[in-house]
Amino acid sequence: MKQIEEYVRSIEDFPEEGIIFRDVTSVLQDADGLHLAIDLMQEKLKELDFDIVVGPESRGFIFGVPIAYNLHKPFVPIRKKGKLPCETIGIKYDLEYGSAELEMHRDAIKPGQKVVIIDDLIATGGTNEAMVKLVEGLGGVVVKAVFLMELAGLKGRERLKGYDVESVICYPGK
Ligand SMILES: O=P(O)(O)OC[C@H]1O[C@H](OP(=O)(O)OP(=O)(O)O)[C@H](O)[C@@H]1O
Ligand SMILES: Nc1ncnc2[nH]cnc12
Repeated sequence: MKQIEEYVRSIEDFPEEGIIFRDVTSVLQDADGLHLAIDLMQEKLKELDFDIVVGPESRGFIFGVPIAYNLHKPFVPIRKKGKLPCETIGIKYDLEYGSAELEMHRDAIKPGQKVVIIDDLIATGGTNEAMVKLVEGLGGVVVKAVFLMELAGLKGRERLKGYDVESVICYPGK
């Protein structure tokens, strides 16, 4: 059986020079890789008491939904600006390359609900920090964030001090 790290393909200088792109499609397109990724992420939630899984468009959906389904929890999508049809709250944030704006439906989380954030990767931590602000803006409590991959050299964790953050694969660089 292969290790999860072996399923990730790394592409240099994509989408910009100097970026090493950790490609999740190579994990997804292998049935064993897909199983292993979801099982290992889900393991990080063992015995955790929580109400909702939240994940960002688009790669966060890929892992968030099966984990929510397996654990019989609801899934709340955080989408890029302009995609959600009902009343939203939004936030602008910076990425490893570029900037973006995320939105969430206002009625998606009730005050006091315990939220787990799921995404494929934490780089600068900008996306995750933005998600935490959206969840907390609705009165939710972020009890954990789980990532398949972490680019530790970009110090995303430092933006999430005081939160429980875990990753399955940790790359020491960026
Ligand atoms: O820690 P950060 O520096 O914020 O970067 C991590 C985020 O960047 C990627 O998403 P991206 O915004 O590229 O969108 P995508 O999932 O639609 O490709 C990735 O899936 C994370 O959500
Ligand atoms: N280096 C990287 N590889 C894959 N996805 C990313 N999202 C932000 N930085 C990334």
